[in-house]
Amino acid sequence: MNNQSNLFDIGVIGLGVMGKNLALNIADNQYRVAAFDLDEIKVQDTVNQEKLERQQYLKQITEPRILGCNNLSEMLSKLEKPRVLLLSVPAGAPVGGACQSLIDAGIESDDIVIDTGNSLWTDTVEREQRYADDFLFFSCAVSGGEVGARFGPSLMPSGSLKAWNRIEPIWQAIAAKVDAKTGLPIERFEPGNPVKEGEPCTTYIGPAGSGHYVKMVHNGIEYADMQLICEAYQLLNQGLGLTPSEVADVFERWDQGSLNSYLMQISAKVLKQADPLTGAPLVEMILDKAGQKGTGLWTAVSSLQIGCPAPTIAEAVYARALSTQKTQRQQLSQQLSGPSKALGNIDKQAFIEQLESALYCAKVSCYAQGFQLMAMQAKEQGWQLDFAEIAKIWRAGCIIRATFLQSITEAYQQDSSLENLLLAEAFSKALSVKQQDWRVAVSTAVLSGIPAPCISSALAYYDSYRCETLPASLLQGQRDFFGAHTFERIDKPAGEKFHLNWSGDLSLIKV
Ligand SMILES: NC(=O)C1=CN([C@@H]2O[C@H](COP(=O)(O)OP(=O)(O)OC[C@H]3O[C@@H](n4cnc5c(N)ncnc54)[C@H](OP(=O)(O)O)[C@@H]3O)[C@@H](O)[C@H]2O)C=CC1
Ligand SMILES: O=C(CO)[C@H](O)[C@H](O)COP(=O)(O)O
Repeated sequence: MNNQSNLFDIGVIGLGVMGKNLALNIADNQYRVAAFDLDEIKVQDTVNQEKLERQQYLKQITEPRILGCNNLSEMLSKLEKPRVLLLSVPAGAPVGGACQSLIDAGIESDDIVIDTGNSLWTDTVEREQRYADDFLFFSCAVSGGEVGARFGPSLMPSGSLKAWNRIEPIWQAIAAKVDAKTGLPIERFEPGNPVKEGEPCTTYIGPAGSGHYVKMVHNGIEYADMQLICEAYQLLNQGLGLTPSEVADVFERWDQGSLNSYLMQISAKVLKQADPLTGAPLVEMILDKAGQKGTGLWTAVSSLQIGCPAPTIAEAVYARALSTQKTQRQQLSQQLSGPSKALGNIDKQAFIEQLESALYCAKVSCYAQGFQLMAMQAKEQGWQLDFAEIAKIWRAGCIIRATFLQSITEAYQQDSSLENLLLAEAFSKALSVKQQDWRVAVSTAVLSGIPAPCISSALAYYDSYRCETLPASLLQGQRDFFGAHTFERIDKPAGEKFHLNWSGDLSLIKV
């Protein structure tokens, strides 16, 4: 890398929101980039942007750092061998399409192709095998959106260690950075002047598919975290009658404390924004139908398949789905009865503080769900995931970045085999102090008719884990009654199965 020849260090394929910005980030870190997109306007746009930034910020550099290519054969001819190619195309069929085009263009078996999109992790496992004779298929999930890609994303690489050893220096250079002492992001959004100091937010995650799985769960947590903030907004707005701008003020205050996060900050910015067309708060003009591209759904599906409770993540996916049924909601809002939604004569300041505690507790609960899910899948797949390292690389660059992740890092550094974050003393103590406020927030939402599916499902998760005895004993009785499905007894060794002769003499049979 950083070669002395006229050849380029890395090829970037797909120059949309992420690819263009990753290419500019790589160029800022002194690697020379060959760039290609099916859309030649995007190639030209990337080349022009590099030129503009170079002329504005890096006057001493005269040679273009990004070369626009007309096709993949041209790109391959311009790259140092063995070649490194970064794919930033939409997940699904386009990844396979780009890989096949690279084979057709003459890619060689020791070249490396890195899928940086939000691919389904099982597709990644399958692709590594499928292309084994054609090239080294590697994957690196990326989080951080447009700005992260440009100035430092969180990177979750997985697959062949040979490929990782080759690309690691580039990845460390382009990743977001964290101050090792404080755990806080070191941010600078200046073209030509990337952050070089601090700990890079990238670590080798494990075998093929593991990085995409970890990114998928990151997105599941992202869905839940976003929905929690939205529920707090509805409670403050419809419940307490605060304007969007007043809610933004509350969020800005919360951002100074344990709820500090990028999502809290951008939510305050969205709520403060006026609509350029009408002057009304923009949030009141945006249609309340949420989109989704699939990663939250995959997380919920995976949790169901593996039997790991992640109800708050699943509720966040359902909340988006329900939001899209606007016509039904309009009809039922006239038809179904319930309270008025206004919280009436309550101590507003006290409620805001209770809600802050509730949000903190619900957030711990949904991170506990996400980390437990990764742990269960890792066990199933034989991956050795390092959860302290995973929490570390989420402290900056990614969408769920928050100071809170420093506490998660410390919890896993103290006990790397922690089965559930709720067991970590720092969190269990904080939850014990705040849980009563959480209950007030949930019951207030329920009694006022304001839906808070994630805040309340997170509490049910917490309370379920607090229950030494659950009514699953009755459930086992029901199953045995109608289907002779058998049950274990509390006074007999695990694994011994019994059936009661419900339709006959009610005798107990050891099966
Ligand atoms: N946007 C975001 O915030 C984030 C996105 N991601 C993931 O990163 C990936 C890229 O996302 P994003 O940049 O937003 O997507 P975009 O749609 O903005 O860009 C993808 C680009 O790839 C091009 N493309 C598609 N197929 C090929 C091909 N065979 N050869 C060359 N170019 C091709 C598309 O061209 P055309 O439009 O002409 O088809 C398009 O310009 C996705 O998997 C996404 O889920 C990950 C993290 C954050
Ligand atoms: O991966 C991301 C951030 O981490 C993307 O922003 C993701 O595409 C957002 O997902 P959705 O469109 O489903 O909200």
